[in-house]
Amino acid sequence: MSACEFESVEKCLESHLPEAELTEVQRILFGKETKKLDLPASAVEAASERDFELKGYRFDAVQEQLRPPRRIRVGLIQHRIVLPTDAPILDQITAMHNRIGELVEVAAMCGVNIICFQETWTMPFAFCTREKDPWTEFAESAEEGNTTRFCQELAKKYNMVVVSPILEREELHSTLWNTAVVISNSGNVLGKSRKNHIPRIGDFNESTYYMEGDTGHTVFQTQFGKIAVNICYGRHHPLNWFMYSINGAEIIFNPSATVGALSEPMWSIEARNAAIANHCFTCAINRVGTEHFKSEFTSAHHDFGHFYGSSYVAAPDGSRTPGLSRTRDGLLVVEMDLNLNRQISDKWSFKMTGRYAEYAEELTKAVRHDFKPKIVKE
Ligand SMILES: NC(=O)NCCC(=O)O
Repeated sequence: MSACEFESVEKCLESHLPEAELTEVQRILFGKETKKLDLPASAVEAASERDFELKGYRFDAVQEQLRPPRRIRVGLIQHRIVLPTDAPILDQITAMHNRIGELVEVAAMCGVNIICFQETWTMPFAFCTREKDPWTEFAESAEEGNTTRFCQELAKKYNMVVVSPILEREELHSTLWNTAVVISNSGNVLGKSRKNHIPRIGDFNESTYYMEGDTGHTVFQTQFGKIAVNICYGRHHPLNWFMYSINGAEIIFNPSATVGALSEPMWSIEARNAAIANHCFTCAINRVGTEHFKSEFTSAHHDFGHFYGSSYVAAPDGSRTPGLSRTRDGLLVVEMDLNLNRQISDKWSFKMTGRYAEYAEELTKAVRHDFKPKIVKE
């Protein structure tokens, strides 16, 4: 990774703006201020020793008369690969498990209830190469694989729901998928959500490796709230977020792998807009660093460019946390009162005022080959 990568917009604003102007700029850019969360000193110390960024924020809701608050904590983890991409596969996976183990332990110290890792977190993002060998060897069973077993142990030990996005191998049908495994805090596999939109852009040659998901827009009822997983490229599709919301998602995670030159101006907008439009919380997670590959890709590169991290959480009222850095491993701990979803829904009523039957009728016509756009001409 380049030593001079820009660290973050937030840091830059803090360093260069006078205090009064900074407050105003932050209000306009990020919405209602998210309060800093007091995290235990032991956690702060452990994060510093283990060389990762630790940040904590809180979204409050109004105290209601009839419902108690529903405060929970989510943890988002972003990280670089630990070993070079040509190290033995098992060593790479084991090193990544160890690294995540260190971060999850700190998340537990911070009282995190639901944790989500980045897209295909056990491996380099090797889909740029178009080589099958050795990358498909990273694929594992969602139910029985070593990574799921590892996450089950974490879930039980820390009483935490774990969302673990991996490259899935389904032996029965000889199929690979890009899948988020959802593990309950009991340690049981609650289910899985497969990436349902595959990118066809730049070096994101993912259709070479796995199929478009077949799990629809599943929502998982956990002890801490109803969650869903919209993997990476799915965040560009407003209807994808919407369908998870229609099925009742209160928090939608978006584990991603994306690079600066391609998507960075869109990053801070898409998940945030989804939180606003769907009266829910959204959690955008991106990996960090530059990953080098031995063989040149068809685009004549040996790396993808810089994965810019910047993981953040957005709330239904349009506010958002600052992001983690663009360059470092990090854990973002966010406390949220899920009552905010209904409070904002009652205030703005986007979901109530949507004309779904009308859209459905028009869409049904629009997807037909004999569709004629409804345009009035003079
Ligand atoms: N992993 C992935 O789907 N990346 C595609 C690029 C993007 O959506 O920014």
